[in-house]
Amino acid sequence: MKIYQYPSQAAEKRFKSMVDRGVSFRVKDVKAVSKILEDVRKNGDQAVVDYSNRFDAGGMTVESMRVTDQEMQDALAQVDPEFQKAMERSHRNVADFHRRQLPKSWITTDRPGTVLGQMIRPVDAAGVYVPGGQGGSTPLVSSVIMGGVPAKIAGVERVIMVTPPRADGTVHPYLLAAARLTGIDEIYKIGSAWAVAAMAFGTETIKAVDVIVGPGNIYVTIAKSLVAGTVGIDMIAGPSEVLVIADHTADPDCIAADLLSQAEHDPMASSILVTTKRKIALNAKKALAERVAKLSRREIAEASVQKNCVAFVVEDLDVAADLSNAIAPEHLELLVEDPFAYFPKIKHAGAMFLGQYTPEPVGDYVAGPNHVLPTQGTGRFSSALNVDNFLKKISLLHYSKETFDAEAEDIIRLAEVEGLTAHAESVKARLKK
Ligand SMILES: NC(=O)c1ccc[n+]([C@@H]2O[C@H](COP(=O)([O-])OP(=O)(O)OC[C@H]3O[C@@H](n4cnc5c(N)ncnc54)[C@H](O)[C@@H]3O)[C@@H](O)[C@H]2O)c1
Ligand SMILES: N[C@H](CO)Cc1c[nH]c[nH+]1
Ligand SMILES: [Zn+2]
Repeated sequence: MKIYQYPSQAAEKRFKSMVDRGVSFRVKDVKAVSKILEDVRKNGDQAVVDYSNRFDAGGMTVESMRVTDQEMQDALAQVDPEFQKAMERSHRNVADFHRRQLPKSWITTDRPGTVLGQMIRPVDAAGVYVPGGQGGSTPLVSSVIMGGVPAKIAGVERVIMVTPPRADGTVHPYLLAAARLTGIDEIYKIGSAWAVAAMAFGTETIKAVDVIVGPGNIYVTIAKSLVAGTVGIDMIAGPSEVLVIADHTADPDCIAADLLSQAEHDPMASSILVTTKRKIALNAKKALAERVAKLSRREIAEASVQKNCVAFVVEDLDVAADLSNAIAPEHLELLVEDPFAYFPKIKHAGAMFLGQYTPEPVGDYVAGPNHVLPTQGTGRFSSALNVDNFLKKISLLHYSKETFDAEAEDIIRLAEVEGLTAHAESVKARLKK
């Protein structure tokens, strides 16, 4: 972790490189993914199976793509009761939180002679992508809950899940148990761009969905961005990020632990410390070196720390808020004396974690808010995965004859200025009646 005094020329140069905008993909990857999408669109199930057999476990057939009831029963029999209990707490809290997000339909008759409103309706079908997790060794159980729960709370009737098979062709039993708990209706043992294509375009076996959510690797992310428009997507999610704002009250060892909690996700993950005390940065750096050596995903975390872990020592907490707002981090931890007095200064972040006992993993697993969050500065304009991703607002309009007559001239004038005489005629035709 490199420590910078901010402001300084070196710090500003480094900071600028961190807030440079733009999500970019390599042309070579975009071409490869486009080819996969076209292939699945044209050849359906067979293309999905062929790609799956080429890249993942072999031996998949069209008939074996879908997880059967027997496979589900076998998986449930392997679930540790303590794990089940933890998952149930997570599910309960995530469901409670997302239930509060539900918007209400509304109708108004305030303007005489009109009935106007907005009717909220869920999409018919949604697809949740669950990453393979290093060939199944790190099953992202929490991502099943985070993707599936808001869809079900929104009222989506058909929620499907896709995830790459492990080397033996199966799905990790804990992912299946999480899918059962979440109420997922269909599960397919397929991943990557071909799974996204199957969900977007539909195949004989996998009926198309309307919205696709969930994180994945670069091929999944490119595929989602290419099918956006054909279907709704939640976001283009990049590598994990955490920014910790720490004052004199923060514990450097906890800071180091929190920075590493995101660094272990991805070699490209970024972990940033902004502190008012140089000593805190120095001690956090020392703790980081000790802690990283003990991690199970040490190589990933080390690569991330090497490339994307920095500390800025600032004059006061106002400067810290300015830096954080410019970055709009996915996760923002406020390890300051009075986080409740401080948080109103924050304008942009995916999620804010307030105080010593709310480290980022609390939000990854049990608190309730969604852990699929905007990255790469997109928190400036977008939000966590939520029930709105699965809902549409249908406008409702009704005019009485009197109100129609009273406003007709204005409609005709506006239509004629736009050169749209058929629009004007549609109004004039009724004026005569
Ligand atoms: N932002 C978030 O909320 C969040 C959360 C969890 C994970 N993630 C990210 O999701 C990703 C998960 O990756 P993963 O590997 O665990 O699972 P994944 O399912 O996203 O990727 C594995 C799939 O990609 C396929 N693949 C491999 N090489 C390919 C190629 N050349 N062309 C096409 N497909 C190919 C594999 O065959 C497999 O099907 C990581 O980058 C992680 O950082 C993000
Ligand atoms: N922190 C990740 C999102 O950036 C989500 C996750 C899943 N499991 C653990 N963490
Ligand atoms: Zn995490």
